[in-house]
Amino acid sequence: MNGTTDTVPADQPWDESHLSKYFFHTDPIPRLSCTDPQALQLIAQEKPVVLTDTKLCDTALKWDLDYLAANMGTERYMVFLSKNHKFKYYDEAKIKLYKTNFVPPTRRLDMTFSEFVKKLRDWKPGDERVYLQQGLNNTVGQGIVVDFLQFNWQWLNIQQKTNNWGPLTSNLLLVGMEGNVTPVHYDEQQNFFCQLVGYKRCILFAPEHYERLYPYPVYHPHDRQSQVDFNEPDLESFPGLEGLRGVEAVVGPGEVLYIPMYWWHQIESLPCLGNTVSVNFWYKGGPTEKIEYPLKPRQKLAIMRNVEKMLLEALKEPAEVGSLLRSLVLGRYT
Ligand SMILES: CC1(C)c2ccccc2-c2ccc(C[C@@H](CC(=O)O)C(=O)C(=O)O)cc21
Ligand SMILES: [Zn+2]
Repeated sequence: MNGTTDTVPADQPWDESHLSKYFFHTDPIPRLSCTDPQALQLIAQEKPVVLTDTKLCDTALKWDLDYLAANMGTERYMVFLSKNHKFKYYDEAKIKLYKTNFVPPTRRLDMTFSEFVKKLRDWKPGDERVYLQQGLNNTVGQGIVVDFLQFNWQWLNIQQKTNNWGPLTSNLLLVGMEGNVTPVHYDEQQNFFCQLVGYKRCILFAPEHYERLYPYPVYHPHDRQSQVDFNEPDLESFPGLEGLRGVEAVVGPGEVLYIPMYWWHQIESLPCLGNTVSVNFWYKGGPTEKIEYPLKPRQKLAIMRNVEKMLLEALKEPAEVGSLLRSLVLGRYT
């Protein structure tokens, strides 16, 4: 935005009124052509960038609800339901491990795409919100497969090779309601996030903000999620929030956001602009290149995760991990 004279470009159907006001400052994520050497440099440096012209998923720009309902086949797909606008991820496998009475914030229901569309279209205030999240695999219909095979795989493979990434692990198809929010978390994979239908606000924070975002313990079902509620920041419990500073962009149809591995991100389907459809491309990180000092923040994050896992393995009891770590540092590592 260049000062007050900034006019909203004609093809931009959203404005500031669609963006919740948060307590932290953000700067814009650069929006560049995928032919711009600076864009490729940002990806190589593991920094976020919005690529405006990759044509990566142009065959999927037509994936609106009717097209998907007609082509997704008759399988049942994973749908999450939430009593509020937040869809906080949790790992079911860790629930039994974590002895406290963990209350899942969302519930999962498998349903056909047509049932999902009906739920979306019949939705009224007070109903649970829905978010379909389904890996693009051999359960989807022929039409979807044909579109998928025509993605710009040549461009993707070049990125994967030049940046020494590991294999593509999955493509998630995401169909969400306007206003849905995926709260701030990080993933351990490189991510090309493609927006197909509707608009999503993507707020990102670098891995070095680890101390400001207070992730849950590794063994908690909400591993990799922040304990902080951006709608009600608790500065007493989380004083590090003071200096939190992020970057953000709103991505629209045809745009691809590179979300580097370990970067925190919160993703919001803009309110009042209709349902959203996205596809992400998750890649394993590359083999750890020669260790150079000082270590990168993401390497320290990986070390901290390993220490937590090792301690849990040794102590068996999650409740003892915190007290052992306190004994280790209090008064000794100041
Ligand atoms: C919230 C939801 C549906 C979910 C529920 C339960 C388990 C997993 C997930 C999951 C995983 C990825 C996304 C896509 C995206 C966020 C977004 O676009 O909303 C994102 O974070 C990424 O691409 O890394 C969304 C979800
Ligand atoms: Zn994510």
